[in-house]
Amino acid sequence: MVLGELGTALAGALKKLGEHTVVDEEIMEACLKEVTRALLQADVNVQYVKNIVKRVNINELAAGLNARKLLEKAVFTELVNMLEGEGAQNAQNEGVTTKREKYAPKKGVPNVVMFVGLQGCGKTTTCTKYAHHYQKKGFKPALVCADTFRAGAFDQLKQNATKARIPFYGSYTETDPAKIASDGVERFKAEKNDLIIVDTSGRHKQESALFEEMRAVAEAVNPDMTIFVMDSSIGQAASDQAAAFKNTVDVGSVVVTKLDGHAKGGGAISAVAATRAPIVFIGTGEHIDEFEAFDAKPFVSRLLGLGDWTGFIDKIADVIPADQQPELLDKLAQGQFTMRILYEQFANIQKMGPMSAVMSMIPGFGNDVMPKGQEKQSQAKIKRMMCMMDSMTDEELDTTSLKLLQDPKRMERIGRGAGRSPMDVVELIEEYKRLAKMMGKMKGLKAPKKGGYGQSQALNQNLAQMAQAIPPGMLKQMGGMGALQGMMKQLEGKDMGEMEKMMGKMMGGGGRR
Ligand SMILES: Nc1nc2c(ncn2[C@@H]2O[C@H](COP(=O)(O)OP(=O)(O)OP(=O)(O)O)[C@@H](O)[C@H]2O)c(=O)[nH]1
Repeated sequence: MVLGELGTALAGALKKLGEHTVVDEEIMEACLKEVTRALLQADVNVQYVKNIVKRVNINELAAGLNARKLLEKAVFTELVNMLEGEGAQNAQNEGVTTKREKYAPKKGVPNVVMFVGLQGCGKTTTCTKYAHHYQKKGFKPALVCADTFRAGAFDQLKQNATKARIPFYGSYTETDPAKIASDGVERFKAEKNDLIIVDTSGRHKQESALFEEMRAVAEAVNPDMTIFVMDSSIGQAASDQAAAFKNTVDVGSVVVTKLDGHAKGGGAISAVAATRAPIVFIGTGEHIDEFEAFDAKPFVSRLLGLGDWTGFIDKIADVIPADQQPELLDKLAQGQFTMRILYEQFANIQKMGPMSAVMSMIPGFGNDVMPKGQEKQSQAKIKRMMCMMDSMTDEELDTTSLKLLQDPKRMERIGRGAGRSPMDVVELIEEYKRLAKMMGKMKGLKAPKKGGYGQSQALNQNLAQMAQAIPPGMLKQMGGMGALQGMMKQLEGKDMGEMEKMMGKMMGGGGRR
């Protein structure tokens, strides 16, 4: 069962519970059984599962508490405890219970980060994903390939690095990994790169040669952080592997990969949590963007289909340059939704990475709303439309006049320029019309100026208007007005501009399905 399926199973069991007007002990027991089965199938340690069952006090139901909320809270709390390492003592009979701070590189100083792990765990892929993640945050990363064990490792790193436009260092002739590592690190320090990532060799299994090599490379480059990369498919066995690596080099962080496709994801994450080495990122696919910072609460929230607004908003803030935000806001407030804006939003959506990952952050949008299969089609459709917009003139891009856009001669020319049929242009214009209509409902939305009146007050004033702008089906899926209000709360302290863009994204999201 992949982790997404675990989430769907848990959310399904909780939803079923919510359908009963009166929940008695029998119904609750049946639901608990379903939850337990789903967790055990995902290889979650049986002790944690028992704790969840213990936490649910069926007597509280008699006090009139909402059964779904009760169980939801118990599952949420126990899963978060499990992932944050609390309760590890119970589950693994280990003595340590203090939390460790998560490592994050600091800007402006050379941070050296070494990656270790078994062969095929996804180390090289993860190095590039890690570099790309921090590149987007303004770091100047560089990659060093100190893997002299696997033929082709340097070529793979070179290929990944080139694609992501990240400088790299390696050698086809030098056989000493420690020498390559120290030469590479020195070079990038001199070139003022502030995040120097060292990829080391892997082996099929934990063996002394691998550990010796890891120690030698660590000695040569003196890393600020050593990250252990682990394939989630090994499930609970992850505990022994993480411990073995931790005992050899000073592993300070863990990245768990391939959480998109393996039955034992839950087990792997819980087992690593029990070793007290913080999970900093998770890999959720082969693509460079399929990589997420790991934080227990939002992770569990998404797993249970409760969404993660904060992650969603951060993701949007990540891709929309701050200087574009006020301008876009002004245009939307004036009702000026043009093809150019649509184009820019499509480009932003593409930068956000896989749509299913983004959608899962929206409360109520499980994996079922944007199935993996459809994602490719949606992305292809966006590309097709952007391609047609590329053959539009400035006048066409900046107009709000449908008359101008629907001029048959223009439509034919646009289609021809992009190698598409006039029908495809019609489809683009229909999509634009649909979105422009929705955006029209955002017209006049109040954006509080900094130092102006209370932000949350303004947000509440806009609530009804926003609810109107969201297609009814989508609002229901989001959890209705209550969920919108909850979102408002989370947004306090955030910029109003982000909020509006988020709404725009959601509408765009609806249009691509
Ligand atoms: N589905 C999925 N595949 C992944 C993920 N991360 C890496 N992979 C794939 O796993 C395979 C092995 O990844 P590599 O990065 O080559 O592994 P490695 O650990 O560097 O291997 P060595 O260099 O031999 O030690 C590749 O096909 C990757 O595309 C992930 O999060 N999800």
